[in-house]
Amino acid sequence: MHDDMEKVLITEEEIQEKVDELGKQLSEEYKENFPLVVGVLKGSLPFMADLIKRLDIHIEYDLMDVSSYGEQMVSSGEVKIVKDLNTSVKDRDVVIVEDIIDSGLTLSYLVKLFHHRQAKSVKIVTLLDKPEGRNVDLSPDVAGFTVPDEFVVGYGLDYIERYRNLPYIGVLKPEIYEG
Ligand SMILES: O=P(O)(O)OC[C@H]1O[C@H](OP(=O)(O)OP(=O)(O)O)[C@H](O)[C@@H]1O
Ligand code: HPA
Ligand SMILES: [Mg+2]
Repeated sequence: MHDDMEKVLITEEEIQEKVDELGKQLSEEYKENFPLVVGVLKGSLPFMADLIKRLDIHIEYDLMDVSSYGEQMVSSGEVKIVKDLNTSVKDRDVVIVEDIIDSGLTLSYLVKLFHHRQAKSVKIVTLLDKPEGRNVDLSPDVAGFTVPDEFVVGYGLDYIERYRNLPYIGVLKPEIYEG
């Protein structure tokens, strides 16, 4: 475990087992649809990379970069598109892949945007769900784990851009935030 970490909430093995299970579930659900799988940068990158390798069906994938936290630990409330998709979502079955749903603002923005762009269907797959963080009414269609109302890092999730590369999810020691 990294020195800055207070505790590990979800181990690498638990994540990989869950990704396997979600991959099987989505492969079954979307085998006839040629879905467009949309990874939301930067946080979803490790989950997205692992998940798409577990889909044994035809898919197309694309990436979108949106940001609402900047360097803060609470959402700014404003979702910014840093990089848009290169692919049209019109008439497509879209699967949005996220690392976490916290306030729900990022996902509610993206779901509305893709409906506005006339996607045929939009589903949300998130590795982590933090229901106590919610500011808007939104639930994922598929969630890997529920996490408590704590700031978590690792496996794509950052604190001031650090810790995204860790293969597990954990909580930092309080002095890391204070210092
Ligand atoms: O439900 P919400 O409160 O909107 O929070 C979830 C979003 O916030 C984080 O992204 P962030 O904006 O920090 O960008 P990043 O992925 O580049 O770290 C995370 O990766 C989700 O996309
Ligand atoms: O708990 C979190 N950790 C890291 N990034 C986040 N973005 C929303 N919630 C979180
Ligand atoms: Mg972030």
